[in-house]
Amino acid sequence: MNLRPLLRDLSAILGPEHRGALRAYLVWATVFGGLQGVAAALMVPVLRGLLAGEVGDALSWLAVMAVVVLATCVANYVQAMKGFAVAIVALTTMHERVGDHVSELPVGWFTGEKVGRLSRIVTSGTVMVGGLFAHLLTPLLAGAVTPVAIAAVTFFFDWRLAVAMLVCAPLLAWVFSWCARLVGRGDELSDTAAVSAANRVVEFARHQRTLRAFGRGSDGHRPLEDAITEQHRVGRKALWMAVPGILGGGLATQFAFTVLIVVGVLLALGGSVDPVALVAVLALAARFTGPLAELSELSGAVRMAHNDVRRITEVLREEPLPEPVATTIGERPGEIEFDHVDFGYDEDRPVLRDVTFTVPPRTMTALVGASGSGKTTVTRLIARFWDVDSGTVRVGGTDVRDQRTEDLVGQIAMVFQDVYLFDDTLEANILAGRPDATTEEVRAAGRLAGVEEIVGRLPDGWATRVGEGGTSLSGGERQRVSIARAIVKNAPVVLLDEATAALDTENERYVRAAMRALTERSTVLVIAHRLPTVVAADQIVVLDGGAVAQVGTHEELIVADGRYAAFWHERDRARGWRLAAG
Ligand SMILES: Nc1ncnc2c1ncn2[C@@H]1O[C@H](COP(=O)(O)OP(=O)(O)OP(=O)(O)O)[C@@H](O)[C@H]1O
Repeated sequence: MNLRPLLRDLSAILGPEHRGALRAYLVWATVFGGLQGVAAALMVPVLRGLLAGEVGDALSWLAVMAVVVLATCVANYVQAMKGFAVAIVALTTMHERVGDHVSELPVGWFTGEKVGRLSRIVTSGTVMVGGLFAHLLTPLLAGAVTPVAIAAVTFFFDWRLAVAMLVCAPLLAWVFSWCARLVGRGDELSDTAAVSAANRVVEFARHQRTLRAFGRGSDGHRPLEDAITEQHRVGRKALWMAVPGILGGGLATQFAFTVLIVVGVLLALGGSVDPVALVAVLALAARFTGPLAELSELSGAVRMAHNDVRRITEVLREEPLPEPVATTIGERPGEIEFDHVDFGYDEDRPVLRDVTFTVPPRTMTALVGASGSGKTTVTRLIARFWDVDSGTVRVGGTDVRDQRTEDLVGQIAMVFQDVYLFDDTLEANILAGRPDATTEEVRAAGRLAGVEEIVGRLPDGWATRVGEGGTSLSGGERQRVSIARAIVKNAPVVLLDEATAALDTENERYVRAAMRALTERSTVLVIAHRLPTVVAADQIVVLDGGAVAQVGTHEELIVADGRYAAFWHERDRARGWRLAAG
């Protein structure tokens, strides 16, 4: 079994600073395996001396054996301690390394499948890496090195037996590797099914409200049932694949043992080994195949562990968005500029085509267009959730790719439609916009966005917890908190996805006032769904099929008899456009 890929992956997980410790552990585990083999092989002269009645000779060999056994114990202790230390390092640094790495990956990486896998590797994967050092690697190395050492020492006592041992080795290696491959393939299959089932469980739990609204809360959720059935099917298949793997290793070891005994007996019958030595040889054959039997049992488990390790390193090898060493400071704070931007989430499906427009500082631009025309995508490119395929997106006069992530997001406040609030107090949720804001600033933002009015109604006031995702607030109230968060951030650029759902008059009033306040000090790009917002905008950008169809003010666009005017005149009958009057 080739251990090199596993060791390479483990080394990647530990990082360059701990590679020396891994190497030291491996050296000591190998030394331990070698000494164990030498100690076992020394049994031959000891037994031969004893059985032949040459006590003095036997005692001398016994003394040598005692020294080697002592050295074996020391090596075992050192390798165990080094393995333990490396396991601790792996456990403590792995979460950090994976966490730091994924935080630099493009947002597009976080698909449902990847998130499910990520959660699996940081839970069961971490435990497995710890266990790998504790229970698998040492017996595996010893299982491989000990028989080799036994064979090497046997050369000094009987070269024919040593040759028989060495002939068995490649056969055993091939069988073990075949068995491990079978077990590993089964494990890969069941892992994919397990990730899919775990994703469906999360979906089932998360979207209970929607499912119940359609009467599917208690009588099951078809995709979940299918995923669980598939997981059971694949689990059974993996088990059947593992059976020949497990049996094959054991059989091969027994075969090697039989070969050694037959060779020993033939040598004794031929008179080249005396019957006394034969007893020692048989004992050695048992010692030779013992570690191999263990190796065969472990090879499948190691392959499964390697699958887990590989999944972790695959995440660590994902390319992060390239970051500049330092941010180039732009000369036009607050300005947003799209310069001939082409972009698609998938290579073969363009979403934005040659998009060019500028949002001057401290003005409000309304982005309008049919569903799927690319409005949300425009805002995602400004925050550099993805990189453009060609062209340039500039914020503050500088290409977003020439700005460090923290500098770029520091300039931008985002208000999404599906507002997510943390399971914390109202005050803490607003403070999340700028953790060093003062209480007065939080309260002032809350007043402007209408959060103060919510606070007045709640028994615990500002200290009221909002529940996971903000579920104890209404949709309109959540949006008010999220706007307050953006106000307190005081960012030069605000990206706002206006609510499509009708807000009650009170929510509407607060949202409008807050938007006015935001426009006074920031550049606001709003995905507009409401006519008052569009009419009040300094500029309207009309997107059509991913391209800019028109740019202008409401009056200009009404006069220019184009896409916007057509919508305006036919808005009651328009289907794709989501502008709602009032
Ligand atoms: N993460 C994604 N991966 C692949 N394709 C996507 C992704 N997000 C959006 N798209 C596709 O990109 C196109 C533009 O989507 P976008 O969300 O930008 O449109 P939109 O104008 O904001 O639509 P809506 O008003 O319905 O929100 C759509 O065809 C959509 O299916």
